[in-house]
Amino acid sequence: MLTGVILAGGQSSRMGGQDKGLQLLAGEPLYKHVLTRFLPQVDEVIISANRNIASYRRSGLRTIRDQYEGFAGPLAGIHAGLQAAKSEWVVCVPCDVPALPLDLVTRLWAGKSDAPAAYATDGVRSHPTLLLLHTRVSGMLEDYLRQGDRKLMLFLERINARPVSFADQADAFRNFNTPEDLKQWSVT
Ligand SMILES: Nc1nc2c(ncn2[C@@H]2O[C@H](COP(=O)(O)OP(=O)(O)OP(=O)(O)O)[C@@H](O)[C@H]2O)c(=O)[nH]1
Repeated sequence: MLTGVILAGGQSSRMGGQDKGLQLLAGEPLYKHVLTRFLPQVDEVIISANRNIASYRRSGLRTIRDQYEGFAGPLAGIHAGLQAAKSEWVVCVPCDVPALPLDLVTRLWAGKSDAPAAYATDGVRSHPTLLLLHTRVSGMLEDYLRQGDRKLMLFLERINARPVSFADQADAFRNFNTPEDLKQWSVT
C-alpha cells in the first residue's frame, strides 16, 4: 500500500495570500489537477492543509492539519503526512504542479534503491517536494523540526535521499506561485 500526500498548507504569499491549491486553473482548483494525475499512482490521497479545510474536504479526501503551527513549511506537511499514513511508504507532491509526471511514483520507487527516500529533479533543478519516503524517517524528522530546522533539502541530504532525474519531462514541474503564473498557463 502507498499513501499519497498533496502538500497544500503553505502561506501562498506570492499568490497574495490566496490559498494556492484552491486557485482556479481552467475552471478547476489547482489541487484537483494534481489529484487527477496523482490518484492513479497511489492507493489513498491525503490533503495536507492549514486553512480552508472544509473546501478541501469537499473533495471527499481525508484532510489533515500540520502539527507544527505557524506555516512551518513543506517539511511540516510531510511530517503530518507521515503521521497520518497507514502505509510504510508515503509519496508527497505539492498542490501547484498540475502537469506532474504520470510515472512519478514508478520512477521514484525504482530510483530509491536501498535509501529511505527519493526525490525528483528535472535534470537541472531539484524538486524535493516531489518525494517518496519511508515512515521510518519520522523520528529523525521530528527531531529536526523540534530543533527549529526547516530546510527540506538539508533534511533529505541527512537521510541520504536519492535524486531521480525526470530530465526527459522537465515541463512536468511547471508550478504556480503568482497570479501571473496562472494567467500565463491559459495563454500557452
Ligand atoms: N502542509 C504544509 N504545506 C506547505 C507548507 N508550506 C508550504 N507548503 C506546500 O509546499 C509546497 C511548496 O510551497 P511553496 O510554494 O514553496 O510555499 P508557499 O508557502 O505555498 O508559497 P509562498 O508563500 O509564495 O512561498 C506547496 O504545495 C505548499 O502548499 C506548510 O507549512 N505546511
